Amino acid sequence: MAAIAQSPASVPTGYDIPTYNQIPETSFDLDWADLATLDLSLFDQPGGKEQLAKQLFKAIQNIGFFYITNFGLSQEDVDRQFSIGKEIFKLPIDEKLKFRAELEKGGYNGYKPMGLREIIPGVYDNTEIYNIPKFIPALEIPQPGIVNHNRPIIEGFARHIHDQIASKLLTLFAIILELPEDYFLKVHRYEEKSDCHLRYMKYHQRTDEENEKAGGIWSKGHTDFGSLTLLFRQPVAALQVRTPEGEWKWVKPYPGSITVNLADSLHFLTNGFLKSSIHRVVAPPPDQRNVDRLGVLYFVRPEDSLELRPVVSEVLNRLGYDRTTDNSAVGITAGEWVKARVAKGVDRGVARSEVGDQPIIGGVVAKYYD
Ligand SMILES: O=C(O)CCC(=O)C(=O)O
Ligand SMILES: [Fe+2]
Repeated sequence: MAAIAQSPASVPTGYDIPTYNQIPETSFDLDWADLATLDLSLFDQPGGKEQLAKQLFKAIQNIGFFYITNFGLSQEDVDRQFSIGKEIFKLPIDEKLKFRAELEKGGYNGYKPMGLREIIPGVYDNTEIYNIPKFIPALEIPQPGIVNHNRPIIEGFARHIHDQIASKLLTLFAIILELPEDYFLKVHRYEEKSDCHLRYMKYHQRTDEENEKAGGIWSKGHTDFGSLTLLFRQPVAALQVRTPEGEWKWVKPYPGSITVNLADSLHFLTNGFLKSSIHRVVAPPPDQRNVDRLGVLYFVRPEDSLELRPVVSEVLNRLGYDRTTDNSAVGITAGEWVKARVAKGVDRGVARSEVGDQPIIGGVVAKYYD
């Protein structure tokens, strides 16, 4: 009987997810960043966590970016998310605007139309964003039909990222700092309110004239706000990371990988030992300029109520990261930090075109670079 009740006629149509085809990688030999790759399948093997923690410790001395592989999602799982993102952005603008994020109030879940951020005076961004918060009652928001219809797939994907990927990485950071293994997990619980979110992004292709006018910049140099950012692999080269020497290096989109970067909260919690690296998005190489660049990202952030006070760790003491700097976030919570950064409108919100130090909250600044 159940089969009859679920006859095809009762299944809403129009929200099928088409197969997603990734374009070829660039044939240009760009100045790629040299980043480590962590094989997450080692995590559950005997001694694997410790081995990964050692590798990660070495990798992050220089730059807060690395790759992970074997993270428990198939290419099909990932491509399905790219396809959902593509379908969301295909909706008519009036439909998308019904779900517009309250950026001006420091909110960002929902839709961000393109053209709100001024990149240089007179040139606005080419990026549409759709952010989905954690699937917990306190954070339910109205969503377009395509999202509601595919909710089990989207929620399953987001929860896998939290439970099977972010949790492992947060455990490795605790091991590195010689803290109890669940130290960071206790302040990144899925069921608690936090600003973690899944993001679909579409950078609209630009003409050569437009690129020239914006100095090739699609998204200015910035740091991310939370703990970790996960960038699912897509083929269009455009992301660059700033080295400690101040050079911009391209981040290569390796098949089967996720690019991970550390963000502000971990930086604050460790007095800058875990580095929230500056990165930006620029015009792709010439053989990838004629496509829109779709992104699927996951932002991991601490629970809203966590004060961003540095942890007490022998490792930080030994390495000289035991002194809280002037620009620390003592007294500021993770939730306040994100809201302040979004509302100041200097990054993903309604941004202005300043570079350099931008005061955010409680005397703490965020740095912006061209
Ligand atoms: O699109 C990318 O590769 C990076 C995006 C990014 O930096 C961000 O959304 O914070
Ligand atoms: Fe970013």
